[in-house]
Amino acid sequence: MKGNAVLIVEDSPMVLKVLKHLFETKQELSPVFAATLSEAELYLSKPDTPYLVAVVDLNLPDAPNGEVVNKVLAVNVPCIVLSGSYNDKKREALLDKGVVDYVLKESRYSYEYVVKLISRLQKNQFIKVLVVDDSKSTRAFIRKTLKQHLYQVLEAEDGIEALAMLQQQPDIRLMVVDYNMPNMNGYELVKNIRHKQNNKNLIIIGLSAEGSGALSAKFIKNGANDFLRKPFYHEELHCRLMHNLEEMELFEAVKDAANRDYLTGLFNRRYFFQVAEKLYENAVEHNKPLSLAMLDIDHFKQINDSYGHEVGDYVLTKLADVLKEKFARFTVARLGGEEFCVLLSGLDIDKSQQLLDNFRCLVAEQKLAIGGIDLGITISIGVTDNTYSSLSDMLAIADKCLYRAKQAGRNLLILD
Ligand SMILES: Nc1nc2c(ncn2[C@@H]2O[C@H](COP(=O)(O)OP(=O)(O)OP(=O)(O)O)[C@@H](O)[C@H]2O)c(=O)[nH]1
Repeated sequence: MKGNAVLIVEDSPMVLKVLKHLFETKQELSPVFAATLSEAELYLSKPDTPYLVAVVDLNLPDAPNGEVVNKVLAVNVPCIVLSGSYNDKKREALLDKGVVDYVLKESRYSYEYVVKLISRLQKNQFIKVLVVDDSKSTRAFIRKTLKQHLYQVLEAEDGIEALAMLQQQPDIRLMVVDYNMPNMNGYELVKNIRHKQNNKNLIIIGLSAEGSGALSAKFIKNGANDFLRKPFYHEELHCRLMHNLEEMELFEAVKDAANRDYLTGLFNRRYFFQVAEKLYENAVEHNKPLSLAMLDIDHFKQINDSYGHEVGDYVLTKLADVLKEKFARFTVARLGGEEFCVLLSGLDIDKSQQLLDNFRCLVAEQKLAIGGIDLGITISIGVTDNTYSSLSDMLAIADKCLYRAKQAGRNLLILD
């Protein structure tokens, strides 16, 4: 992985000002700035900083003809070129040389595009792409093109090998699939992935040397997200990949938001049941330990009444943050109001009880500082590790234990 350092080589104070401002909104990136080629060379010579990308101006005081590009590419750092003037030939030559993109310094939007592209490159490092083509040279060309944009690249010679790789590595997010292959062609492969295996969480780009529009339609009808005809220009492949990835990420963000409680970011009740049912069935089938805990803040109404709803919300989010941290391996949800639930799978009850009771003590000891007030809260917990006849039954019993903890004076854990 290349980390998050970005080298900007630019001598124009105006451009620097805009870029610095834009990078302030991207805390996950760490930019360094050089105004000349010699300054940039100093940065690039430091072996301890693997730059994610360099953004370079073609016209520098000590390098007026784009010399900086070769220096950056020579040390295997992806390069985005900023240019004051547009030239088709120069652009094509630079892209062929291996730069990620050639961006014209036109307006604020150009710089926003550069920062967006850098974020894309950062994310690409975690994206596995499987290239399926029987031609070794085509695979090599696509691999090189994808590597320029920092994707993790895997290769398969035909559909059968591709299916085996998908089985072994279910985290493959993207496939570039040729049509004409022995054993299983691209079209059969797409059909197999979409219809037989019902795998929808994968972007598939179809490829073919054959010119018929009917073939691209066939690819798309059977579930490919997009289609390219060979030979294609590398930039076209990148545009299509980026477009499809952005769409998928947006869809995943919407899906994730629908599964989470808006205030705390924990899973909501509906999604909790979806996940928990699977864990429950697995535990029952394989006789694995499973415990379920219901947690509730004591006298929470008093906090709202004394300090207001905003403080109440703050307490809920703080408690949720500690829950997320302490039970990161487990399934945690806000079931509603001041009621939380933790499903601990694979842990025997002694350990679960210990973990939960430690958490109860931690909450009781911690003071939440809000606007000068040191606010202390306690929680009550009900737990069961008996799977009974359904997950709902487990929840009802844990809830009864919680009620008993409240009756017994609160700040307690009661085990079924
Ligand atoms: N601030 C805030 N309050 C909430 C939210 N959801 C529910 N509540 C409040 O949570 C309180 C729950 O109060 P009760 O059910 O009476 O329980 P309690 O005061 O915690 O008392 P015990 O559970 O018996 O210890 C109510 O005052 C609700 O208005 C929320 O999202 N934000």
